[in-house]
Amino acid sequence: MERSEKKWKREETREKKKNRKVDLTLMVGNRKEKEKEKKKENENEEEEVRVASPRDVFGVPTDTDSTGSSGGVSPQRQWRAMIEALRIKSVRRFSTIPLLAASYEISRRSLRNKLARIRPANDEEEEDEFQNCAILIDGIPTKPSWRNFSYAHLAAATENFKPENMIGKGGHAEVYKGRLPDGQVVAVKRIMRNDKEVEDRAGDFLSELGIIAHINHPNATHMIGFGIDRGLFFVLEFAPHGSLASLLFGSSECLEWKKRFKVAVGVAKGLKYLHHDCPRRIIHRDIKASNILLNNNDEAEISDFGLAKWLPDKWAHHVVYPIEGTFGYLAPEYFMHGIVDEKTDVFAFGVLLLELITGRRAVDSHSRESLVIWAKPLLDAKSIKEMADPRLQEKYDPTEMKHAMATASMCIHHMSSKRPYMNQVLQLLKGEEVSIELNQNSNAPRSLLLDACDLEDYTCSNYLNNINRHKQLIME
Ligand SMILES: Nc1ncnc2c1ncn2[C@@H]1O[C@H](COP(=O)(O)OP(=O)(O)OP(=O)(O)O)[C@@H](O)[C@H]1O
Repeated sequence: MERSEKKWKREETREKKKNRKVDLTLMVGNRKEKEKEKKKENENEEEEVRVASPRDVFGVPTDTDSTGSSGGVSPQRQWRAMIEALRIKSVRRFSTIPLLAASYEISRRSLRNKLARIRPANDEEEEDEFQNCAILIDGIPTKPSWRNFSYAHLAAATENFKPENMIGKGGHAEVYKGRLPDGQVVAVKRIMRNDKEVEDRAGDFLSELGIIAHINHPNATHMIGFGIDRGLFFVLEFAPHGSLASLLFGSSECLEWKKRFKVAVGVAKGLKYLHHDCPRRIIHRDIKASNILLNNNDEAEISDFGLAKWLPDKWAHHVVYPIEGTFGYLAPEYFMHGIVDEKTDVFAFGVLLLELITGRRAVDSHSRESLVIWAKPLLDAKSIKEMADPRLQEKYDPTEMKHAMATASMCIHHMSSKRPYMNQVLQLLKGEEVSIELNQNSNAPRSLLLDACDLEDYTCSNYLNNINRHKQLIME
């Protein structure tokens, strides 16, 4: 125990030293320039990020609103501030990982290239020119499809953000149903002002934009465009059935088992894509029922990439602080030590499976009891009848239910190395056998920190103590 703690400390110190080096190499070159810019920006500091268009910086034609207003602040400066914010934010976000500089540069360059070729909304005369202009995403020529919406267009689509059109609200955003002039129904996600600095908000926005734009899978949300004029907006494909949380917990109708199992398989496919098949490995970090949307065909779509992180192949994990996410879905190594890798999402997926099986929330709203704690003994005893949602009235396929329970049980294992990867989860849901012993990513070196976590005498009961301790901290 003592030895493993020493190992962690040694590794943490080593990582901190490396990060300091990375930060310095990135910062020093531009320090003087940045100081000058900062001075100028402070003179014009605004509460809201108002950006007219990227034309001047990136040579993209403008889609101005009827007022053409940019709040009197030069669009060049605003764009520079946003890109700069992304840079600073990226350094901060990924600063615990040595390869940061390279990966950050790649994402920033590709984001800038993508932004430079965005098709302006409603700008039909420009259409031909943009149709001929292919962008390279990971070396593959791709037809640009995002649209840059002006505030006027978004206000028109949502009837001036009419309260009746609000379809959802999370911790960071309000989401409105809207209709574009061509009749397409969309979801407009408006990032709310919160206690964050304006440049942090812009950095978070660009980070989320960079990740959503990278993703292309039927089980992940699809972005139509964005808005950076008088606020920060994502324009997303509208999911007509809303979130899994509203269907499972907020409706008097019982969500039938067939649909629940389809959602489970859909989310598993989406996560497998993010972890294994996407050009870059992405960890979502906030898998939960309110972030799973259901489209026209009741197909699940993973949404809300606000906390998502890139994880380069050669890195075993990130160590992050502060711990963000949703209580009830957090893996023990994450909430205890800030360790983030694929298994963080696998744990959250296990909790989501438990919600689908039982119809109970990850944390009971009255007793505040954790679903994981409630379910563990029943999973061990394989008590299907006691676990299954009573509202289903035993109308479920017993084989699927058995596979779902077995999969959930493995996903919520307190030791991350004993949890399956998402490609194995898909096999488990089909009832196939999977070997979980020493389950680790063969490309990434296993880190001392994770080894130490697993070496720790981490029994199920001290896991339960930890989760309870965490619960108390949250509720204090
Ligand atoms: N494309 C969409 N179609 C339909 N409804 C949506 C869509 N996107 C979001 N919503 C609704 O809005 C809610 C809030 O959205 P979202 O989770 O993206 O906001 P957030 O502030 O980032 O949330 P969080 O608190 O998890 O950070 C969702 O739970 C869902 O009900």
